[in-house]
Amino acid sequence: MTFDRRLKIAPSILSADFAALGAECRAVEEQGADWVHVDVMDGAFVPNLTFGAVAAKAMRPHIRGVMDVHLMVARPDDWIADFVAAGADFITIHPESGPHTHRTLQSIRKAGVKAGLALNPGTGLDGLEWLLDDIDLICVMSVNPGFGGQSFIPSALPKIAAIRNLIADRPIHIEVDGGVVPQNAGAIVAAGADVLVAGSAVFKGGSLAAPDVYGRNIAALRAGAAAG
Ligand SMILES: O=C(CO)[C@H](O)[C@H](O)COP(=O)(O)O
Ligand SMILES: [Fe+2]
Repeated sequence: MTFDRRLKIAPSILSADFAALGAECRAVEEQGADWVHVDVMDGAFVPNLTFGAVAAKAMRPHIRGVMDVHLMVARPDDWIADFVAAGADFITIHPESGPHTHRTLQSIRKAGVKAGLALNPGTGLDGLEWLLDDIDLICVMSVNPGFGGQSFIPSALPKIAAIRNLIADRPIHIEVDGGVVPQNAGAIVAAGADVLVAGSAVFKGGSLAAPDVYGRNIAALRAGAAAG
């Protein structure tokens, strides 16, 4: 498969109606989402709890395209097999969450799934060059992980640019996660990102009864990205 460098909008299911996750996945895809971003929080690595692989597996048949799993859990090695079996296309881990980042990334890829590395706002790029052959995606966290609806941390912008410079034309996605809104989408894409995760900015004002609002919100993010 050729590497897709075009802009992708990935709604974060964290801001969806948790009583209707399958329908919410279908709704955002029908309204123009490229990927669906699935935030897994364990109440230990981050101070919030969402769901595990059982719920992700239940969502899978409702996602036609890419299921992008963001693992905010302690000891991700314990859970990778379950999320592979759940049908994840990408599994992204945090380097602080386990002792052997390189091995964990390799085990994701060995299972036939694309491997991502998420960098918290306070995490630098030290050692990243030694992982480039083993990753398909770098997720620049532009909020501290754990909650939706937080404000974008501006230091993410020079970090995205530094990562873009480091990876050059390697087939690695740069995803940005947290506080993405139409007003900052242009600067984020100009800095070098190609995947915009957005929870509040996509689900705001909409519902399963009014899914066209999701479509308008996604279109506003694309327009903001193009204007940058
Ligand atoms: O990983 C996350 C938080 O840890 C979410 O993906 C992120 O916060 C998206 O939500 P919002 O767009 O509302 O900031
Ligand atoms: Fe996320």
